[in-house]
Amino acid sequence: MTGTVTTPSPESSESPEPPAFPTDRTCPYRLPEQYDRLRERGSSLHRVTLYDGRQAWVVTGYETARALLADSRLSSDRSHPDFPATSPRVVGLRDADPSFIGLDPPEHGPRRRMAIREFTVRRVKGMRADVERIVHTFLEDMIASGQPADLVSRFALPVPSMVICQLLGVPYADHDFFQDASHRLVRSQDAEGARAARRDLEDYLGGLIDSSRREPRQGLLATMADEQAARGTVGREELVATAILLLVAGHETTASMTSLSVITLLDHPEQHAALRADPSLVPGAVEELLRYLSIADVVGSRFATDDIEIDGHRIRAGDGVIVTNSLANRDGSAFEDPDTFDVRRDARHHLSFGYGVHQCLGQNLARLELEVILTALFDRLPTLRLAVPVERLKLRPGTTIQGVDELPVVW
Ligand code: HEM
Repeated sequence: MTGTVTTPSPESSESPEPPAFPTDRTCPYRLPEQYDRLRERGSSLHRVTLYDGRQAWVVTGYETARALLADSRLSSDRSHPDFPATSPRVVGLRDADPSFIGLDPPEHGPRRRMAIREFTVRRVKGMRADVERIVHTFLEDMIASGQPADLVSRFALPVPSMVICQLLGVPYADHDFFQDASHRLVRSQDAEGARAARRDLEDYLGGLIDSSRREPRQGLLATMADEQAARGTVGREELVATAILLLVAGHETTASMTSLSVITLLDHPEQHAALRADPSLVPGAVEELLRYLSIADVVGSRFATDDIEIDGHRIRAGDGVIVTNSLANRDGSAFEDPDTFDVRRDARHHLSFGYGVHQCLGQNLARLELEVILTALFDRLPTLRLAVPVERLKLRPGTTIQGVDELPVVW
């Protein structure tokens, strides 16, 4: 050992062994303890260790998260070996034809624009009556099925499934098949399971797209297939990849938000009462629930294509960067008293739908669905409560969209 002394970088003065990331929640709405420890370190970027032993950066500061999500030196290309894998599932899907969530500009924009027209504020507003009808139908079916009922399978999952089916032109009658395949795709803990689920969805949606060329169909898939036939700009594989993204993102996320929102409101009776007393609070409460629950907290993964200097740190080309919105959404400089759930706060600037070019395409639809769902559920079932203590609920692993697979309720 020579006498040279190196000045420790902010990271090396932390723990010598970067902590594991992501980790599982033990409460549906509280962050894992390990995340709290990262927050306590006071920096906006931290080194963590992924499941495969590789290290990556995790972003905990709100402004840093926004800056990085808008930085073109970070890539979303999931097929690249530098893309940080938060689980074997991500590796399993590396060779799959990418949907536009995994493309960078300039390829990303044209593919996103193929789908965007169905998700504008105006188009989504026009869907309100349909969404209300679907919500009330499944709510009455759940009530008729008797109690206790599983809120997930009876209500939280079927509602967004049927909505996205109508929008895409996918037959809802096939819901057993595609809900199962989607579950496997987003939750598989192994690479082969994820690949098999992906193949099943490719066969199914590819078949629907091909048949829409023979027999005219309603919905976005048929429109995209027609345009593809007319202009020939997009290949069949790209169309199928887009269809998978929309179908899976369209129902898994809203279903999770529904179940976790119900748990959170029932566990905060004074907030629940405020909402019931004043329905005009519902849109704001949806934003606060999105912030507080941050269900899609590992989807903002990227890798650096160039060196980036930020907040006194150097992210080197090839480094993985995980912009986890759960931590950015609990940054006290952006949200006062961030660990308090408050339906009256203005939480609209949360990052739960991401930020930058990949900001969630379905956010207007998700907001509408959640507003209608929460209003109808608590109006129709004012005495709704969990049939088991919160601690007994089995939470999904931290590597997937946060949620529960079952939620027994009574009323
Ligand atoms: C509460 C529900 C939802 C949450 C929390 C959520 C969250 C997110 C987040 C964080 C991203 C950004 C990913 C990134 O930066 O790489 C995203 C992208 C996306 N979401 Fe959502 N989402 C929700 C509902 C939906 C719905 C209902 C759809 C409808 C199809 C949808 C479709 C998409 C698509 C297509 C993208 C990719 C956008 C792009 O790459 O340009 N999402 N979502």
